[in-house]
Amino acid sequence: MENGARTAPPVIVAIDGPSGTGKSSTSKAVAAQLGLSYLDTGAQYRAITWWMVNNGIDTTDPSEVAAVVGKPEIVSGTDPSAPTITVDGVDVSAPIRGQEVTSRVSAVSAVPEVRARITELQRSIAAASEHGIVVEGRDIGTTVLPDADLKIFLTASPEARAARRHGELKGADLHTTRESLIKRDTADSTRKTSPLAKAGDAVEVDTTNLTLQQVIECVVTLVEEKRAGK
Ligand SMILES: Nc1ncnc2c1ncn2[C@@H]1O[C@H](COP(=O)(O)OP(=O)(O)OP(=O)(O)O)[C@@H](O)[C@H]1O
Ligand SMILES: Nc1ccn([C@H]2C[C@H](O)[C@@H](COP(=O)(O)O)O2)c(=O)n1
Repeated sequence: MENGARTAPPVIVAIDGPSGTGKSSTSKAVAAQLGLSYLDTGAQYRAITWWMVNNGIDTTDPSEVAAVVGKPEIVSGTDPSAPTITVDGVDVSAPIRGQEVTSRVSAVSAVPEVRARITELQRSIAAASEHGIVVEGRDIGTTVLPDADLKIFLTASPEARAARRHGELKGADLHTTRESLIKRDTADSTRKTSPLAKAGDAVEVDTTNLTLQQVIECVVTLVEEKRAGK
């Protein structure tokens, strides 16, 4: 598979969808299987939010956030088997998953100056990928990479998504998990600048009743069909 990927032309795959639909798990596995790079754009928004929190920025004040947007240096490693994220050289892969960042990331990522900076970073990473890349997020197919070769929009019922997250967050209450997931999706899909949305030319995959392996196989097939010109 690796060798096949090396001779194939680079392919850009955009995978969007709400929280807990399986974007990260699917994107990493598809990229690894096809010898492509992988970019978790949510991690970048989480990283800039982590920096704001650590530096005492009022994340509810868009002008305060906008004023410092250029300060942190965010670096994403794109190996799907070991993706990394650093801020000013510090590995933040663990703290960006914490409750504090999760509860503030929608507000920070809604600030237009934040989106402009992170979008530019994402485009430069995609352009530098030698063999192609799977980029996952909320606005990849609509805004970041509108010319992507393949666009996928993953969905799943709120119940399925809450159950998946609940399985990860030991001790969390299922109802609270479901409510916070819906709250974040609502904020992400109603913001003014590049909201979470399905691109008109995206293929929608409802993962509610699919195993992760089935979703991965479905997306790999779609990429291979695209490469074969079908
Ligand atoms: N089809 C599936 N069936 C069952 N569990 C799944 C499926 N897809 C993903 N999962 C599990 O659901 C959880 C969330 O998946 P993942 O982190 O990939 O979602 P996501 O869309 O990237 O979420 P977020 O946007 O919040 O980062 C993980 O524990 C993952 O293993
Ligand atoms: N392209 C993107 C990716 C992510 N975000 C914002 C919205 C999410 O709530 C947050 C965290 O993403 P996750 O780690 O849960 O995938 O980041 C965005 O606005 N655009």
